[in-house]
Amino acid sequence: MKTEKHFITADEKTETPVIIIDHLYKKFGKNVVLKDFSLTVKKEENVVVLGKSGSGKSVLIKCIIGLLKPDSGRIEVFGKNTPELDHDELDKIRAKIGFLFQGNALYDSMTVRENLEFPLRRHWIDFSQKEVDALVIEALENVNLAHTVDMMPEELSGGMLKRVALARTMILKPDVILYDEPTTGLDPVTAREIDSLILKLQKKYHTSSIIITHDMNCVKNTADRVALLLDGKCYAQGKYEEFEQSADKNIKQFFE
Ligand SMILES: Nc1ncnc2c1ncn2[C@@H]1O[C@H](COP(=O)(O)OP(=O)(O)OP(=O)(O)O)[C@@H](O)[C@H]1O
Repeated sequence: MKTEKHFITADEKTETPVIIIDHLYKKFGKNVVLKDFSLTVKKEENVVVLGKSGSGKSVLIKCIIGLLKPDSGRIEVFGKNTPELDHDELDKIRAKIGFLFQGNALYDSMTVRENLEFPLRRHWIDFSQKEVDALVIEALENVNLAHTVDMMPEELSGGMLKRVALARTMILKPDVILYDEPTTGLDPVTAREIDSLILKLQKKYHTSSIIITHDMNCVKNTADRVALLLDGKCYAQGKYEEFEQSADKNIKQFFE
């Protein structure tokens, strides 16, 4: 396992980084949430960010997609420092980043089809109706829910809603997906289905992901690498097995 003291090994440097978070600081008043946080996510890699409630995981994600401006530090996504980008440039980057919200963020008054069409229209990409229809069906087939295309969200179970939300996240075939607690509130069987979908989509579309979760089964199933956010820093990072076997008390508490 690596600590922040020896972050990037020679071996890692040879692989393409998609996201580089470098010495990031973010505070709200006197509350310093991110304090010299650094993390790199490589192509086709799933990195799980573990951290206690209130440790700053959501703040980190919001900084990555430009919803919050860090006080200092760099966040390079596809080679661009996102905190420095103007609105239009940020919008272009965001079109390549999918975000799966914890609460799914589907529109209750829209059908599944309309919910899935939404990102296609929002990012001002000129698709014909035929292309839109094909993308909607492809996205739903990826999550085995093509039959729900004309249903309303209220007709779907919690697990189905999560899968529809994932289909919507994937519809623009993003290079990066940020998952905020993807399995929280789901029963164990449905949660494991979501884990499998995360892996399936990673392989099919070669996506890189940051996954925020407290669900250690989700960590075990999806993480290529785990990073622990503690006291505003990347306290430790390594393979799931290294975390599981660690004697460090700050790490052990996630397995109790
Ligand atoms: N917009 C904001 N203004 C002021 N403080 C904020 C804001 N957003 C987050 N914070 C503070 O930043 C800290 C980290 O919050 P954050 O939501 O990132 O935690 P988290 O690790 O995602 O927690 P959880 O696992 O409970 O979702 C908290 O102390 C929170 O109060």
